[in-house]
Amino acid sequence: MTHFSPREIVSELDRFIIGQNDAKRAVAIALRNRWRRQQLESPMREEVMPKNILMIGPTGVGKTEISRRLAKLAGAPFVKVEATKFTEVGYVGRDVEQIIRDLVEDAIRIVRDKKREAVRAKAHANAEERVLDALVGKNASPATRSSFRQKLRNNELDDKEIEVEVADSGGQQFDVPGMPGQIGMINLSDMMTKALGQERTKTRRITVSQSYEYLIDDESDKLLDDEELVAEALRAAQEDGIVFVDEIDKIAAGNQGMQGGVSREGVQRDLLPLVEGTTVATKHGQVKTDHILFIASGAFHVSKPSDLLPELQGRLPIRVELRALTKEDFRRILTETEASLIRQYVALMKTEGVSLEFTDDAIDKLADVAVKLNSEVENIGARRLQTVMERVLDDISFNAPDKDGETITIDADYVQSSVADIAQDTDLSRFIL
Ligand SMILES: Nc1ncnc2c1ncn2[C@@H]1O[C@H](COP(=O)(O)OP(=O)(O)OP(=O)(O)O)[C@@H](O)[C@H]1O
Repeated sequence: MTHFSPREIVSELDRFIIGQNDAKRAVAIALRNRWRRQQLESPMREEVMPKNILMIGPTGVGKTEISRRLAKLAGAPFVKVEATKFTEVGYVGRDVEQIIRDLVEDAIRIVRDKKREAVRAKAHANAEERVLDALVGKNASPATRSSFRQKLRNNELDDKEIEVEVADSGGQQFDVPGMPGQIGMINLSDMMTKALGQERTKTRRITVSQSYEYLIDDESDKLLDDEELVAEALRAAQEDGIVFVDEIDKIAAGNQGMQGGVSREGVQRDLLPLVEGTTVATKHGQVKTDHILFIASGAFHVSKPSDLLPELQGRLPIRVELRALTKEDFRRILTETEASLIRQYVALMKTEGVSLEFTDDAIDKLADVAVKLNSEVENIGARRLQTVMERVLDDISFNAPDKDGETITIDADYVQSSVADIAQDTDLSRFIL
């Protein structure tokens, strides 16, 4: 849990997301409130419920991105679901509980990574022993072993192939029909393994340098206490979890009742207990959903937030509007964000020895084309930048390996010739951009 103040949280989010200050403020307060709650003593602590958020805004303007970055910043378990998924044929009411199960899986991933980090040094040492076993055999003399160890540490054996045995984490999960949830979640291969009383492993033939990745993970897992890991993950899901429910507007009334599957209002009714606070059984244990932060989101072009069930409206008390992005926003998204597409492409080309440069007017043109396509073809928000950039960089990406040592400058003319002409033709753009 982060100790950042709301102002610090907003400024962290500013590194990745342009504008949308109201939404950033709202999530910053929500996160800080969690920290505040955790400073409280019982019983007050149990009384304070999260103030869930409803984000209203067109597609591709940063709703998911803000939530995902917030979760990352807080090291919080995160899942995103589309509310409409539960209206599909074949879904039944209790399927919404899968959201919480997925949240627990994400929590396990986060806690495992953190714990692996803590035992990394020891795991690295154990991994080295296993690489040596694979190289010289378990019975080699101490002198041989030590000379190989030296070579290994000098990276002289990096490309040598060895055979290593690692735990096989693959395994199919089956939800037994009619028994969704805890009892139904059966990992068949786990059962077989347990029945046979043996650890499932597989042998892989890989280079020494690649083997470290597997062996360190494998050795770390042996050093981890599974029970402790699961307990911590359940706590994290329960106390720090963030659930992002997209397309909530599509299950609001105002959109007609049944459509092939479960009625929209039915889905709202199924979601309600999760948001109000219930206990969900997962294969790892029970999770109380009372303190999970829910962020619901939708464009609300057709329906309005007041078309949602009153109980659900009441559970989403914080409303924030995200605005459509302008050309200036697109410019800033391309140039100012930390992992901007421009930075990503420059970094990717650098791996091929190519220096990629964009002139100012090229960026202007890119933003221009994106705005034009959004207004003429379909408004997909900042996602448009991805399709446009991909097209502009297509040739360069393909030929980069032959251009080692060169500098390539992309200017407005280049953008014009690679996309703007297609953009003139709306029908063509629908397919290509
Ligand atoms: N304001 C912004 N600043 C920087 N990048 C943005 C912004 N808005 C969107 N993006 C980028 O556009 C992509 C899509 O954004 P995002 O997933 O947040 O859309 P959304 O608003 O949640 O839409 P939807 O409801 O359709 O999922 C992401 O890659 C994101 O990085």
